[in-house]
Amino acid sequence: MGISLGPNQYGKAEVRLVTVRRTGGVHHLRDLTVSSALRGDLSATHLTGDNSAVLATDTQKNTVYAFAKQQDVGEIEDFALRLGQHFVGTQEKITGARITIEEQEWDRITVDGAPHDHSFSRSGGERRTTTVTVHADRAWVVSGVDGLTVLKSTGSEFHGYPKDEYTTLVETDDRILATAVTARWRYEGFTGIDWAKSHREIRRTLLETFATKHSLSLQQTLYAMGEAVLQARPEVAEIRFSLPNKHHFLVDLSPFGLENHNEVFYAADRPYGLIEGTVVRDEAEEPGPAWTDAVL
Ligand SMILES: O=c1[nH]c(=O)c2[nH]c(=O)[nH]c2[nH]1
Repeated sequence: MGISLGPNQYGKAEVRLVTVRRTGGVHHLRDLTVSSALRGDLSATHLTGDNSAVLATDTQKNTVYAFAKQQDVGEIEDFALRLGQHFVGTQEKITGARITIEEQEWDRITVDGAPHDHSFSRSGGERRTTTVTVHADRAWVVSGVDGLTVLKSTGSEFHGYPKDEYTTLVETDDRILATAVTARWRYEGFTGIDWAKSHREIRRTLLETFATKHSLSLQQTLYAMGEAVLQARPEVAEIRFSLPNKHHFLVDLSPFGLENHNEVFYAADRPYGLIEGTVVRDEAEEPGPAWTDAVL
């Protein structure tokens, strides 16, 4: 009976990093969660416990903090590239690194109409994300958003679906459509891209398309958002979505002798429809490992 070690990686997950940069009396806050995963010839530690190739996950964590001190973190994509290239470049047996970073935004608190120098409030549940995979001198960048929660109170219909003996859903030509967008897009190349602008413009395109596309299904809205991003952003090869359909059900007010003209809803939190899909540019280059192994 032959048994052997299959694919493996190891690293430190979810290193919580907060930095404060000062320009005069004004503080600038960054709030990141950084995960590293290293790959290479790690058979010795698995088979015999020989750790000579194992850069400790504790050291990986320390590297995140030291790098944050030595150079301004900058865009999360650049920080992830620096970390990944460092691990691959300095550890002989480490041939690949995957760095995932989530960024939580903080808003400056307004006091007497003016932005405060050093006090912040957490802005919503939305996070900006990136996963950078480094292999030798190549790199693949997949960035995205998590928890971009949106709702439109009209401009959404759902009808024409099959009816069988278990169907109770009533067709509608006017409903609330709500979702929390998780999107991941992969970039062509990893140099010369303005990460901040790309993220800002993709986010804007997602929101504008959600708002303006008259929806006959969340699936149609998914495709429209992906198509709009690919049309607007040549640096993006492909975009993947996971969209929970946050159902808003009309409350039956007839027991109280009241009519409900799309005014009173019950916002159900589960179960939810889960609509997932990818929109791809036909001529896009082949996806790298950052995409094919990616977890959404
Ligand atoms: O946009 C929708 N897509 C579905 O597939 C679906 N299924 C469902 O019950 N409601 C909806 N809405």
